[in-house]
This record gives sequence, C-alpha cells and structure tokens, in this order.
Amino acid sequence: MSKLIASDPSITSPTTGGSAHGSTGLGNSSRRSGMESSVLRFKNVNFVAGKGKNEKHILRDVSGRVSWGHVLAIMGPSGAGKTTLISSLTLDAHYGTPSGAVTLNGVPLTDNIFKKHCYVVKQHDKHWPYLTARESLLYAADLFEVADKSDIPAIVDDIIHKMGLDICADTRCARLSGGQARRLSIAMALLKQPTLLFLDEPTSGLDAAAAENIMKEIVRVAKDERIIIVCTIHQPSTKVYNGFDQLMIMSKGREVFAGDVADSIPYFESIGHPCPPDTNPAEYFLDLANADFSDDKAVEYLLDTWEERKPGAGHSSHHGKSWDDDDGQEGVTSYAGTSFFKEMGIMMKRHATLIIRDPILYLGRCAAGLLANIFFAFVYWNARVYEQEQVLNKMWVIIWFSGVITNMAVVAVYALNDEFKSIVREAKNGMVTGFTYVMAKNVLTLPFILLLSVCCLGIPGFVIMDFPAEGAKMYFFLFAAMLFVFESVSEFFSILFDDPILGMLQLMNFWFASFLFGGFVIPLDDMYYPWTIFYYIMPFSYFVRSALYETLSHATFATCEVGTQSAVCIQEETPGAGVPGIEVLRAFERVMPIAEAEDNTVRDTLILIGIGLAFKLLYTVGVILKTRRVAKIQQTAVHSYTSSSKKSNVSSGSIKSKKNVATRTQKPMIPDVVSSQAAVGLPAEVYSQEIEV
Ligand SMILES: Nc1ncnc2c1ncn2[C@@H]1O[C@H](COP(=O)(O)OP(=O)(O)OP(=O)(O)O)[C@@H](O)[C@H]1O
Repeated sequence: MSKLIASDPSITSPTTGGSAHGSTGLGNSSRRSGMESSVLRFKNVNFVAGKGKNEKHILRDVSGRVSWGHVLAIMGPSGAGKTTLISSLTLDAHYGTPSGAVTLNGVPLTDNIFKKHCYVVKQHDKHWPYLTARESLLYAADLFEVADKSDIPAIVDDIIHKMGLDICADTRCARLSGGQARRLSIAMALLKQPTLLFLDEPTSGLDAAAAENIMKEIVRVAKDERIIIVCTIHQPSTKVYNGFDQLMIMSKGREVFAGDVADSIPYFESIGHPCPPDTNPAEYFLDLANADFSDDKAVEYLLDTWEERKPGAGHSSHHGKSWDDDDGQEGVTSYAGTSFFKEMGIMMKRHATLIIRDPILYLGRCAAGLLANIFFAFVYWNARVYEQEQVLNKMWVIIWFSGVITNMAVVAVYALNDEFKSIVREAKNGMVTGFTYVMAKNVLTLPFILLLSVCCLGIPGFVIMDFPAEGAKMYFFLFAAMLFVFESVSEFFSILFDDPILGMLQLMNFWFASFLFGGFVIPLDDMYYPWTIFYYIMPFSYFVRSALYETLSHATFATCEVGTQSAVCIQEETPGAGVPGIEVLRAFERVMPIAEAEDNTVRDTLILIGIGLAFKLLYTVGVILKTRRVAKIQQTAVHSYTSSSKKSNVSSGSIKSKKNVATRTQKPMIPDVVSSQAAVGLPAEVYSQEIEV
C-alpha cells in the first residue's frame, strides 16, 4: 500500500493555484487538504457527564474505523448517545468528560487538524439570516479558498443544483424552510471538501424524497471525493437505509451493531430477530434497540450479545481490517490557510452587507435613537431657551439623550450573541478566526458609532434644542465615545454567556449602576466611600460633566429677575448683554457638583475611549478563547505511528509522518499502543478490541 504524503502545501494548496473542485463543481478528486486516502479511527470512546453523585455515563466504549470513500451512518433511538458521540469525535463535548482515542490517519485529532481537515454540520442549522443561500455559499467558498475567484460562482451554482436549492438560491436564509436550511448546511460542508465530514441528522426536517436524494449525494460525494463521512440518522426509509454502506446502531450509549449494512439483517437473524418481510429494517432494528418503549432486559441482551460477538472481539478483525490497519494515508498534511488580510476583506464585505440589511442592530438603532431623542426634545420643549430657570432641565435633556440610546445597547447584546454563535461554528470548521471577526467588526462599527452620534444629537440637540454650534464638534465626539463604551460593554456581555438573556441583564445592571453613580442622582461627596469607585469607573459622570460644559459654556443666558425661583439666578452686569454661560455653569456647580466650569471635554472623551477599549480588550480575548474552545478527548490510548516503527513530526498546523516499512512488517500481534499519558510516563493500555465498521 502506497502511503505517500503530500507534505508540501504547494502541492495542493488552492492559494497556489490548485482548484479543489474543478470548474464544474464537485467531482474533482484533487483535494484541498492533499490527503487522498484517509482513515478515521475511534476507540473506546466514553463520555461521562456530571461529577460525583450526579455522574452519568453516556457513552461506553464505542469504537469504530471508517476509511475514505465510506459513509458511516449512526442510528439509534432518541437519547441513544448519537449526538454525544459526534460531539466527542468533533472535540465539542463540553459539559462532561470525553475519553478514548480518536485519530485521523494515525494522528490524534486536535483542534488545529479539525479546523483544517474536518467539518461538522450540527443538528440545528445556523445561517446568516440576511444573506441569501447563494451569498452564504459564495462567502464560504471565498473564505475556504476553494478555487480561483473566477471559478467560484460555477462551483457554487453546481452545488446549489446538486443540493436541490435552485428554487431558493436567492432567498434570504431567514426565510428558508427547515429542509432547505439543512441542505444549505450540507452544501457549505461539501464546499470545503474536508477529509472528514460529520453530519448530525442531515435528513431531519426533510421529506422522504429529499432525504433519499441527500443521502445519495452524501454517499456519492464520499466516494468521488474520497471523503470520510460520519452521520447520525433518525429512522431512515428503506431506500435511504439500503443506500448506506456502513452502519452503527446504538442504544444506551453502547453499540448494538456495527458493520456493513448488508451484514445487519443476517446478524439480527442470527441472534433470534429476523427482520419480517416488507418491513423497513431500520425501523425494525430501532424498535428492538429502543429501551424507552421495549423491554429493558431485551435491549441489555442485544448490547451484551454484540459485545461478545462483534467481529473485532478477540483481535480478529472485520474484513481483515483492524484499528491497527493503515490502509489510509499516514499523517495529516498541511496547507496554507487564507491570509489574514484576505480573510479580513471578505469578513468586512460580508458584515457591511449585514449591517445594511439587518434593521435591528445598526440602522434600526439609528432610527430609534433619532425618534427617542426627538421625543425628549419635545418633552423638554421649554428648556430650548437660554433662561437660567431652565438650567436643570437642560441637564436632564442631556442625560435622557444619552441615557435612552445607551440603554438600547441591550438589543445589541441579543443580536451579537446570536451572531457570535454563527462565528463559533464557522471558526470550528476553519472558515474564519475569532480575531479577524473582531477586527473586521471594529473597522465597520466605528463609522456606525459616529453615525449614531449624529442621529441622536443632530436634529434633536442642535436643531430642536438649539445647542450652541460652537460646542458641536466636541459634543459629537464625546457622545460617540459614550456610545463606544456601551457598544464595547454590549459586545463583552454578548459573548460572556451562552444565554443572551443573562448578557442583557448584565448590561442593564451596568447601565443602571452607571446612571446611579453618574454624579447627578447622588453627588460624589455624598456617596458612601466604597461606592465612589463606581463614579470613577462608570462612564456617565465623564459624559454628563463635559456635555454640560459644551451645552452651557458657549451660550449667553438671559438675565435672572430677582426673586425668580431658580437653581441658578445671576443678574447681567451690563443691561442687555445677558449672562455668559460659563458664569451660569459656575453657579450651577454649587447646586449640582457634577457640573464644572472648566473645559475637560478632551480628557473626558479620552477616559471614555479608555473604558471602551478595556471592555473591547476583554471582548477580544473572550472571542479568541471561545472560538478556540475544545473539549479535548482524554486520550486513554492511541495507537501510535509515533512508536518505534514510525516517527511523527509535529509542527504548528502540520503533522507529517514517515513510514518505516521494515519495522512495520515486524508489527506485533497486539498493537503497539502508546498514549499521550504513556508518553509522559504512564503505562500504555493494550486494546483488546478491534473492529472496523
Ligand atoms: N451534559 C449532559 N448531562 C446529563 N445528561 C446528558 C448530557 N448530555 C447528554 N445527556 C443525556 O445523554 C443521552 C444521550 O443524548 P444524545 O443527545 O447524545 O442522544 P441522541 O441519540 O443524539 O438523541 P436524539 O436522537 O434525540 O438527538 C440522553 O439521555 C441525554 O439526556
């Protein structure tokens, strides 16, 4: 068996001119990853959820081996552990402890290898609601660099046709039916041409004909493109069932059967469960394995019988193949990924489209800010004149103008939380990185923040409320800095929790604390000592102080008649000259200490930008960590090509191994097994089961 490895990225890297799909779309076996023949092996995969008394063993010693060109269909009743198995194999089984050995071409599966060579389509679809199906595929093709730019539209058209999406190609994803969204997810995966593809319930939501066609396409793609496909499936029709080549039936987290589909009927017959004629075998086997609705003892019998009889038990192997056989390529090749700037460019283009189309997150907020502030301007209509008895009302106009729009950042928490879930999926599949997402978003949201500032202040402040034009420039920047703080805070809370409601609550808390400690509800000197910290770290005090300065100091106020009931009442020195705003501000400072008759706008703007940057930094770190989050499988034992017979060379993003044929011919009967633990001195476990599915 030839085990050549294309270790030079230039051999297959699309960036160097290779076309992954050829001009007619899928159908060219020149694979992006450069791996022509691969094998996925998983051995004794276990998953334990919870700890101590609450510990629950969800997967027990599930093993399998799938080579390129084959589709392994995992079936089982609801709750059998199919999704948990897929999550464990895709390093996504958080909330528990996965263990076992999972290798691709003999190399333990890592996040880096996964991002480059694998793809997972999750059970629940997640697309960009404001992009059409075609646009989603075009952006994905660009990000995956599947071919030269000029070939991409033809490739996308081809895959749209093969997935039966022609009718909805130009429909926005938000309006796709469940089945169409499912097919779009599969199309995205096939576009990448991964070495290893996981599909969790690819046929859910599809009618029988669509399910049959999709499964046919999946089987065809696996063969033609030499992909390993592992999918879970619920109750397939007889036609779909017969279309699989390899099958694993699970129940209660264990195997009931694993092998060729053709062997399933004889196997069940041999253990006393002949499939009745004219019965869908899938349905029949699933009924047998369903512990919820059939006799639990009967299910236990099935599980134990398979444990004893399965072809791999006792070191013999199914079809002469075992965990240890290496008919696939050895090692995992490397290829040049999309460059940072190219990825940034594509992300920015995509996000610009989303900003324009998504009415909630951006333009909708501009409109809402404008309308809300026009409302407040009319509520405080009397405060538009520069009379001293209106000074207090002017302060409240300033506060409401900023208070309502910053409170609306709660909407951003919700929308960004949803957006981030899409990014996490794309990052998992190696389409984007968290860092480029943050950078692209920053570049695009900064102009939006300035626009929002103009929307909120322009007509309501400088037209209706007649704010002095002299202070306009600084006031816009100050306001934009305040919005920047809340945008950054909303970004941070949007990713802090999976549940957007928790993030929204935290933003409300932040806003409320900022309001309370802004220095206008309770003056700084009256705050009880430990609470004063909030006056300094929250944004409202900086904003209100400088906004008051920019609004009052440049104006001239009418003189105040003696005896007028007013917080501030200064008489003009020269009749008809009025009272300078700075004098009014100085007098107001004695009543409302947050006011200051000193120009601190630049300083306060910079402090606000600093607070915003601090949250931006937290957000960036959070995005990077969350998009790299991996539920590492605790490698109980890995058959190693790194043992004495083979040397493995692990470098960043590239794992290469060279075969030593001479030593391999002396392979011991029991596989030479080492583990990562063994590598650090723990005893290696020797496998006693070998099975090919
Ligand atoms: N973190 C967890 N804590 C406790 N129980 C869990 C956890 N994750 C999964 N389970 C349980 O493990 C079992 C297997 O769940 P899993 O989602 O893998 O089943 P499934 O075969 O994919 O089911 P379905 O076909 O309905 O999607 C279920 O009983 C589920 O309730």
